[in-house]
Amino acid sequence: MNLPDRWPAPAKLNLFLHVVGRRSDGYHLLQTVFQLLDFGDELRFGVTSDGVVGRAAPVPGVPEETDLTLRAARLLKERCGVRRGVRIGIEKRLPAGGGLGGGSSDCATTLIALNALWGVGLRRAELLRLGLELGADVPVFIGGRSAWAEGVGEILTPLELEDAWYLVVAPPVQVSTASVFAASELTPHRPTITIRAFRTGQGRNDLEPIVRRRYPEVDVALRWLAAHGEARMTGSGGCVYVRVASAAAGRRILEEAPPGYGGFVARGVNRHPLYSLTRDS
Ligand SMILES: C[C@@](CO)(OP(=O)(O)O)[C@H](O)COP(=O)(O)OP(=O)(O)OC[C@H]1O[C@@H](n2ccc(N)nc2=O)[C@H](O)[C@@H]1O
Ligand SMILES: Nc1ncnc2c1ncn2[C@@H]1O[C@H](COP(=O)(O)OP(=O)(O)O)[C@@H](O)[C@H]1O
Repeated sequence: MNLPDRWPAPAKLNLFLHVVGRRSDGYHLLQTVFQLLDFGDELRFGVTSDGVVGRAAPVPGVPEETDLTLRAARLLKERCGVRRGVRIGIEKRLPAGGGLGGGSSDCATTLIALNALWGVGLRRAELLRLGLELGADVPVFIGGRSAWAEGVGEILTPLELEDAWYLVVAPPVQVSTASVFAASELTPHRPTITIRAFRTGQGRNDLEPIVRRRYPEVDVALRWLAAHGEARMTGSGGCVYVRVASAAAGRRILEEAPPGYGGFVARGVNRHPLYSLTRDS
């Protein structure tokens, strides 16, 4: 099998996100659609014989103790009795805590890559279970398909979504997912919808009004993008996006971004670039 030298960790968008209930442990039950993008972080793995799992270099904005790639590598090593070690290098392009799933995607890519590089040989379903222990957003990246999701994001139904370009804007804020879900205004009782209803245009992001009120920078971005289409927030924010006709059209809009606002233009994809590296049986 030909393995890459640089391992992609793509971003996701939540095309809608409904909060439909609450589990006894406090986690909220969701309905959402995960759209994978052809843009994301990039990882490198240097396998060693010293048994140590560590970083190749510091990652700005991600302290070592919280880095999900290290936690993923240690979990795989421990559970599968791997003796070898690894140095992990991350080229971060996705803003941490932006609702683009960057940390979760880095984590999934680490599991997929080390499963191959260490010769562990776990199947997709086994990697999915390990991924879920590390975060609710990890399974979709291991499943490797854009998907309809329920539960806390782990009950996945692959979807073929329309070909589309997205302009993604990152306001200069970092939103805490925990504080958004803890907001007193959040009423987790929305009736569930069907995939067919989503396909006819139903669905919104229930967390968006909460984040807009608390982070004026997100409100500014949504009002600016609304002039160009149906602007929406992804996940618990703070990134927002709008569908655009082409990459060039998206870049033209991004040139008008207020000072301090970043962003990128990406294409929606139905498959993760590493999809074929994990076997189903
Ligand atoms: C909201 C979503 C939608 O895709 O995306 P992001 O904005 O993070 O990308 C995810 O469900 C985020 O999942 P994940 O990224 O694993 O969340 P965590 O950081 O572990 O969650 C931090 C805290 O938020 C609360 N939380 C999170 C997810 C959930 N379904 N219900 C919750 O109540 C919990 O209090 C949890 O301790
Ligand atoms: N490799 C990583 N890259 C980014 N964030 C990470 C990583 N590992 C752990 N994290 C932690 O995960 C949190 C959420 O990051 P991320 O998944 O990028 O955003 P979101 O969950 O909003 O989509 C960050 O605040 C950070 O502390």
